[in-house]
Amino acid sequence: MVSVPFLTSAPGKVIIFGEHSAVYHKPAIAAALSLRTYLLASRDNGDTDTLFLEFPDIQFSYKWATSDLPWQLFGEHSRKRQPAADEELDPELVDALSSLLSKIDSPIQYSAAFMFLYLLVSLCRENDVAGLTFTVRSTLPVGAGLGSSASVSVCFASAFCYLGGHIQEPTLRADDVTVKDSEQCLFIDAWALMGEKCSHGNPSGIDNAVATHGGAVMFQRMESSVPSIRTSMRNLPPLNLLLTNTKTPRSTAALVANVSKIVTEFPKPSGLILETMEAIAREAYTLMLRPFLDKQSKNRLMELIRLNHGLLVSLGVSHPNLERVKLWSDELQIGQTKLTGAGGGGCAITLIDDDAATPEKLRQLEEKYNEAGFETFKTTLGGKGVGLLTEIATITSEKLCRLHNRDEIEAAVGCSALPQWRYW
Ligand SMILES: Nc1ncnc2c1ncn2[C@@H]1O[C@H](COP(=O)(O)OP(=O)(O)OP(=O)(O)O)[C@@H](O)[C@H]1O
Ligand SMILES: C[C@@](O)(CCO)CC(=O)[O-]
Ligand SMILES: [Mg+2]
Repeated sequence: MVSVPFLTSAPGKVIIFGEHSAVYHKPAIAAALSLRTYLLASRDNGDTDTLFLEFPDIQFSYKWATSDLPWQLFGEHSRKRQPAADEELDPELVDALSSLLSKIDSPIQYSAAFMFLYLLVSLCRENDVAGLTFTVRSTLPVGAGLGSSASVSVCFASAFCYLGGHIQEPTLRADDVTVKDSEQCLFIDAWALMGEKCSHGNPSGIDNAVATHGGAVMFQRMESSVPSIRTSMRNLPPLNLLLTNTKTPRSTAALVANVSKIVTEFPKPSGLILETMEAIAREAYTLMLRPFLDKQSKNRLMELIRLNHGLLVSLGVSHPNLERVKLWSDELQIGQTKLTGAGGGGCAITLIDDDAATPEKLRQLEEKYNEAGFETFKTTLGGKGVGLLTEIATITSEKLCRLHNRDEIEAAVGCSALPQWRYW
């Protein structure tokens, strides 16, 4: 029996090239961020017949009687296996969960609770989780293109794999170097993909892969049940990336569905757009394999950013606020900007041209963004993947819920603040 409390954590990601085309089996490049989600599993309520959820970032608290969950649907065997990449959500389980979710009106809360229940019932037995409280806090903006859904899914999948006895405690510390994926990571990643399927119908798997394994990758989804190709990019050249959140709300599910409509209705032009995106990602990959970029390569990478954004605009996934981010960085000539993640709002990245972007220009740009209500982020790329923190008797759900901002969350439970975190 696993002892509680414990925390799991997984990073968000930034897609540098290839969002949307990744869904259509084209390669994409992404890196883990230092912004992360944390999930606390604790026994903070005396009631052993109830399951409690505390998701304050989305203003959601909920509880279910443990015995109301459809535990009877799965035998021991189905609970132990690793789902294939193309496995659909189990229709019986989806149906059984719908009545437990029927009182939740907000789509944001609904999709988080659906993902939670789907993974919980798939991976745990009633006795593993009766009476537990699950609290989520994130330093990532919710629904802004930085992989918040996947980082939540990986936190759930890892916690439930651990509670259900499918994986052991990890041993790696932050500074340990790994050369090979652990079986445990592959198991978590496969289940986190099922969680992403609860959040949107057709995920490529890139977001959960980065949230599980960390680092930077070239990722390509394969046809049918063949596992995706994930090539890690260990020596990413230092890139001066500015992340800007327009704070315009959007949903990945809706954007992916809109692109799918275009791909179905205009197969020829959209096919050519996706092929061009592939060519861009492949050339960027070759350039980014070098640990340092000379001026010419850096300029080329910036041009590829510009081209990739234009193609995403043509697929209809930009937004006037993302265009404002781009327009203002173009006017000041400080680098090249593209949307990142599903688009439709959320975040953009600007690859800064270090020669052109004087401190004064950067200050002017930040001022414009602030006036528009946009938020800029400083974050590092290529951090650790999914982790576990045990022996945390002083961290309670109530304390975690009371933390006000990113800095407080990082200081209280953060992977960068606490060397005791271990990684799968
Ligand atoms: N801190 C959080 N607490 C609870 N649920 C969250 C949290 N962060 C994200 N979610 C869930 O993930 C959903 C957002 O997922 P969505 O895929 O739309 O955006 P994203 O993952 O941030 O962006 P992208 O998929 O483009 O990278 C929310 O609606 C919510 O259900
Ligand atoms: C838009 C998309 O390509 C990236 C979302 O972060 C969707 C996916 O790959 O699952
Ligand atoms: Mg998402």
